[in-house]
Amino acid sequence: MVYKIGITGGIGSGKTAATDYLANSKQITIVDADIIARQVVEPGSSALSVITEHFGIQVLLEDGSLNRQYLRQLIFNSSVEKKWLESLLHPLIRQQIIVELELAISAYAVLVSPLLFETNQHLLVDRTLLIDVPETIQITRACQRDKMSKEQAQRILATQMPREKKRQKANDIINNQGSLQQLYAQLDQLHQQYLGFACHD
Ligand SMILES: Nc1ncnc2c1ncn2[C@@H]1O[C@H](COP(=O)(O)OP(=O)(O)OP(=O)(O)O)[C@@H](O)[C@H]1O
Repeated sequence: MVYKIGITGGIGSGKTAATDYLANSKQITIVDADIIARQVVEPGSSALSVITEHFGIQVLLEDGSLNRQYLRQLIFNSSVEKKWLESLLHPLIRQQIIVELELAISAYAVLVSPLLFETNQHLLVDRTLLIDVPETIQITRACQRDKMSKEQAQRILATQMPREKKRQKANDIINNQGSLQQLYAQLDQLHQQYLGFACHD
């Protein structure tokens, strides 16, 4: 079985920048929990049928796909509905993550997930890496990237595990306050370490 690294970090921390680099420069297989989370509710999926039955047809857009914004609002206003949705989706996402990690053929594989610790997905990997930046930088970068307001970014940040708790849980930490070149240099070092772990596993 391939050696597995779990990469996490809050909104705008640099997870995508890091995994794009590992995929493109080091040919590492990336399994993206966000992509899988979207795939499990695609039109025609059993999960989307169950969600539509539960919340009503208004949870769909005209083209039959999930109206994420509406659903986000529904669960934002009800912890019961949030729990219901999570208990439906998390096992499906987890199962697909396991399948994709098993199919990986690179030197080691990476699972990237904003909720790696929150959803216990860290138990699916051998080692964890936190991409860490102060919250002020997270908010600035997320706003620049998505043109979202500072308040929106702060609201998302408030739903995520506090930075300090993630720092305690992670095996490795990259400080991504500096330039992209500095991020890549830290990844180069860790990549060498991970190759070592992978071949001794
Ligand atoms: N070291 C850096 N210097 C400058 N810009 C950076 C750096 N790291 C990331 N960025 C930029 O910050 C923004 C957020 O980074 P990225 O999309 O990689 O974060 P993310 O952790 O994947 O975020 P999310 O969970 O919100 O999707 C992007 O526009 C990215 O290009």
